[in-house]
Order: sequence, then C-alpha cells, then structure tokens
Amino acid sequence: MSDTPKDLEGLRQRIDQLDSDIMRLISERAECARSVAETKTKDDPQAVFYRPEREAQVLRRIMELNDGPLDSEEMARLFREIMSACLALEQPIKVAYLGPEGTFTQQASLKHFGESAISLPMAAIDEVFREVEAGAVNYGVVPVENSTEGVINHTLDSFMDSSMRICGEVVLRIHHHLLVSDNTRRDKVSRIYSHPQSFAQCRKWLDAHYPQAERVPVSSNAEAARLVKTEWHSAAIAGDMAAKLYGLTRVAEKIEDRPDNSTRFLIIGNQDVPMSGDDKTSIVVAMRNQPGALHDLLEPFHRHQIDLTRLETRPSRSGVWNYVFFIDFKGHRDEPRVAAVLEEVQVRAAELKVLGSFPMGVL
Ligand SMILES: O=C(O)C(=O)C[C@]1(C(=O)O)C=C[C@@H](O)C=C1
Repeated sequence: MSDTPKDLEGLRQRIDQLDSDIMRLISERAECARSVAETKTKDDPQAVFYRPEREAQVLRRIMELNDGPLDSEEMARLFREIMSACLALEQPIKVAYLGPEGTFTQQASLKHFGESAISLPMAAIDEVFREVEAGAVNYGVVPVENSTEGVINHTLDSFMDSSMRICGEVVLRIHHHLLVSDNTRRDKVSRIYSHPQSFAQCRKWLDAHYPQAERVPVSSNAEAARLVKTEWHSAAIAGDMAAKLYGLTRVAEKIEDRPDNSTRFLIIGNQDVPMSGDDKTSIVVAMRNQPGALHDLLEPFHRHQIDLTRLETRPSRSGVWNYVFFIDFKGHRDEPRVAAVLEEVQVRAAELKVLGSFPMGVL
C-alpha cells in the first residue's frame, strides 16, 4: 500500500487501525449470521443451522479471491474460524469424534468445524454413530481411509446397520513423530507405543532407526503418548495434537514412509446436503452372487461418464447377498445424470442405499 508508514511506531498504529476495522466487519458479519438464524427458524422451526454446502462455497470463494501475501489455505483457515464462531452464535454445534483426545480424528474435527464447535471424544467408531443416531450430538467424525494403509473397515461396517448420512469429508495430511517425555533416556529406548496403522505407516523408518525396539500396539496414538509419560525407556509414535496434550518432545519429525500420507474422515449426521457445485456421492450396493455382477453395476457409471473415486468390497453380514460394494463418485444425487445412474443401479442391485451427497473437502 502506498501510504503505509515505514517506521515501527507508524506501522503499529496502522495495524491497530486495521484491527479495529477487521473487528467491526467481523461483528457486522456475526450480526448477519444471527439474522440468518432468525430467518431460518421463522420459515421452519426444525431448521438446521449448519449448512455444509454453504460453508464449502464460502471457503472456495475466499480461496479464489485471495491474492496473497497469505496463502489461500491460510486465509481459508481464518475464515473457517470466523464461520465457526458465527455458527456458534446461531446454535452451538456438538460433535462426537473417535477419541481419545489428541487423536488425528480430533484434529480433523477441528479442521472441519473450527474451534467453536463443542467436540466430545468417543471410545469407538460405533459409539460415534450411536451418539449421532440418539441425537446426543449433532454430527460425528470418523476416519474412513488412509492413503498408505487403505480402508477403515469398522466405519464401512457401521454404515451397513445405520441410517446415518454423510454430510461432508475432511482430508488430513498425517505426520507422525517419534515422541519422548522429559524422563525418557533417549539412548535407551527399548519400547515404542503406537496405533497399529501408524506402525504400518512408519515401518521402514522404524526398521532403519529402531530395529531392536519392541513395537507395542495400543488403541490410539494419543494413548501411546499418554503411556510414554510414565516410562523412562519408552517412546511413542503420534501426531502434533497428542504431543502437545501430553507435553512430549519430538525426537524425529515426519517419520511416515510416504510423504503424501493422508487420511480421509467423514462427517456423519442426519441431514441431506444440497448441491455445493463440487460434490461427491457415496452409495452402498448389495449385488446378487452371479457372474458379471460387478460389471453390471459399474456399466451405467461408465456410460454416463461419472468418475468413480473409490470402490470397496465388504462381506455382507446378512448372509443373503454375497457382495456389498461401497462406491464413491463425483457428482450430486440431485444432478440429472447422477439421478439417472442411481435409477439404473437400483434396478440391477439387490439393495441400494445412498449414504449421502456432500461437498468435496475444501481445506
Ligand atoms: O448461510 C448460512 O446459512 C449461515 O448460517 C451463515 C454461515 C456463515 O457464517 O457464513 C454460518 C453457518 C452455516 O453453516 C453456513 C454459513
């Protein structure tokens, strides 16, 4: 800016002025959100306040408009928090996540809903489903697949017996660190705690650096971090949140074997999300056990040129149908070509359940 002062005092005065302007604008925005809430409840007493499609549009627009010097993801994260606070003014949102505190799922929940949501740790994936189903919380966050280790079967299986719908997705880059406490004798580490998935994601690094250490699998990375606090000869593999929560030090950073290691999480709830303009749909399909079943199922997607983003098979638990397929594809169920494909699949399948159409992860 041409009239930006050059001296420190002048620059700080300018920053104070800008902060006042930003605060006034944020307050004005919050007032607007409050009015949105009044409008929503006037039209419909059962109104839902959290609107994933609108949030995705707001964040995408911010990223498109941004000219720097902050990078677009950073700018979107700031707006993520502003929206989170605005939503809390409309209605405080309660979110259950796969705990305990300090897990990557908690990090995913924060990334998606921001700091103003009230988040509650659950001991297991099916508990997250149960809490949302029972109405004890508004939404749930569960992991569904990791780029190195593949699908999280518990989550897919939970969908089979549940009426929950998918309202969103979050992708998180997973960075693992080797962590120790103040009491750890770093040259004497003989035991390493972590979640089995994390061990698998850091296998080569561990073989190279700690081939002799005993690898002890535990229920979560956060639990691994907790255990290290009390043992002088142990270390943990976990992420930043767990390290911070238990005050541990990183001995080695980003030790995952694949630099692009990431996990996808799903937001579950009981609302159908309208189109955001860049959406995905998840379905689960049971097919009869006959030759060519998979071909018959996929053929309409190919003909309508719909991009499949994931296909998983799970054994059916009903015993009647042998194959159950989980399919993710680009597009929203309200788009005519997607609706046409779903109609055709319905005819060919023994059973079809649309788990939800939702915005592609933005942040
Ligand atoms: O547009 C809305 O429906 C709002 O409630 C406003 C707002 C926002 O702050 O922009 C807040 C919460 C919703 O999840 C989406 C957007």
